[in-house]
Order: sequence, then C-alpha cells, then structure tokens
Amino acid sequence: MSRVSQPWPPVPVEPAEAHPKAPPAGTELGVHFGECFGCGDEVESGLHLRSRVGEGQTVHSKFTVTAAHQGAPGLAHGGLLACAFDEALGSTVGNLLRRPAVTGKLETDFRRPVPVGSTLYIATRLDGIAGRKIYVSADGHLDAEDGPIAVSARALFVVVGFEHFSNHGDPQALEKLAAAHEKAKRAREQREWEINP
Ligand SMILES: CCCCCCCC(=O)SCCNC(=O)CCNC(=O)[C@H](O)C(C)(C)COP(=O)(O)OP(=O)(O)OC[C@H]1O[C@@H](n2cnc3c(N)ncnc32)[C@H](O)[C@@H]1OP(=O)(O)O
Repeated sequence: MSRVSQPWPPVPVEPAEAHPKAPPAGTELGVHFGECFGCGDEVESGLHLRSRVGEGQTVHSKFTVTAAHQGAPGLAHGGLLACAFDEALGSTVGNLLRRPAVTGKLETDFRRPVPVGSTLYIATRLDGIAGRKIYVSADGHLDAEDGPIAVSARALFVVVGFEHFSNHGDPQALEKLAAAHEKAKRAREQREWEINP
C-alpha cells in the first residue's frame, strides 16, 4: 500500500481565520476538562497533554509516553498516539476558532516507533474551512520540537451545536465543567481587577 495520501484538504476550503478572541501566540492552554483522557489532571494514567499557542494559527503540544501507554513492551500504543493527536487537533480547533466541533475523521501515519519515556512534540496547524467542516493536521516530533517526525495526522472536525453535548453527554459532568469554567473566569476577572483597578 502506498504512503502517498489523497490531496489535503480534500475539498476546496476558505482560509481558517482565528477568532478575534482567540488566545494570542505564547498562551499556555489549560486543561479543558479535568476528566479528559487527553489532558485532564484527574486521570492518573491519562496523556496529560499540554499545549501552547504558536504563531500563525498553530498550536504546539507535548506529552511524555509512560508505561501506562504501552502497546508492545516499551513502546507507545498506536491508539493512544492517535488519542494524543485527537486532543492536540481538537484543542487547536476549539481554542483558535472558538467553535464547538467534534472529530468526524482522524487519519494517522505511524512513521517511527515511540518508546516509553520519550516526549512527543506535536505541531498542529489549521488547514482550512468548508462550511461546518474544519480541516487540521499535525506532525509529532520525537524528543524535540525539531526532532524526527514519528507520527503525522490529519483530521476533519465538524461544527456542532451545544445540544450535541447536552443531548449525548453526561449532564452531571457538563455541570461540573461549567462550574470549573465559571471559577476560572472569576479568578481571571479578579486578577485583571488587581492588575488594573
Ligand atoms: C478542546 C477540546 C479537545 C477535545 C479533543 C477530542 C475531540 C473528540 O474526540 S470529539 C469525540 C469523537 N467524535 C465524535 O464523537 C463524533 C461522532 N459523530 C457525530 O456526532 C456526527 O457524525 C457528526 C457531528 C461528526 C456529523 O454529523 P452531522 O452533524 O449529522 O453532520 P453530517 O451532515 O453527517 O456531516 C457534516 C459534513 O461533514 C462530512 N463528514 C462527516 N463525517 C465525515 C467523515 N468521517 N469523513 C468525511 N466527511 C465527513 C459530511 O459528509 C458533511 O459534509 P457536507 O456538509 O459537505 O455534506
């Protein structure tokens, strides 16, 4: 089977403009939900992926592979690597475009093994938008931002209404998330007041 993929994005797209309120380059993106397997602090064996906004509609994420993420002995499980990309790509869409969207399609190319103990540096970019369809892609570099590419991914995210989460998700978990966001917002407002009364 050839490694040559279909053209990307697969349909004509508009350039993806970041939302006017998108966090600027250099911003460290926090945990979006404590129980998220990709980034949550409350999931001991999770990926604990951390992300920072880069220049020109990019996001830089990283996570360190632990023994909890193994497939073959001493090597990361491919499905968990795909999870890391889903998180990094989703975080890019959510933070830069500030539109609720879910993964419709996720394609991964595994180029090199990723050993336990190594850190994957994932560089994500927005590739374009066609209606509700958002195209994003990323490269995962081994052990340094300019390290060899171990995994690449590209994905289609589809914009959804908030009812996607309220109709299909867990209402209690959504309430917990809303409360955490409200607390963070109050803390931010308090900080701004202290800095600029
Ligand atoms: C900060 C947050 C970080 C979070 C990171 C984690 C993100 C996630 O993992 S989200 C969870 C995983 N994803 C899901 O659970 C999604 C489940 N799927 C769904 O809910 C639906 O199928 C959904 C919403 C994607 C699309 O359904 P629906 O809203 O009915 O739209 P639908 O008309 O089918 O599709 C919209 C467009 O996308 C296209 N499309 C949808 N899926 C695909 C696909 N797999 N391949 C190609 N095209 C697709 C459709 O062809 C359609 O195109 P067009 O507008 O040109 O006709």
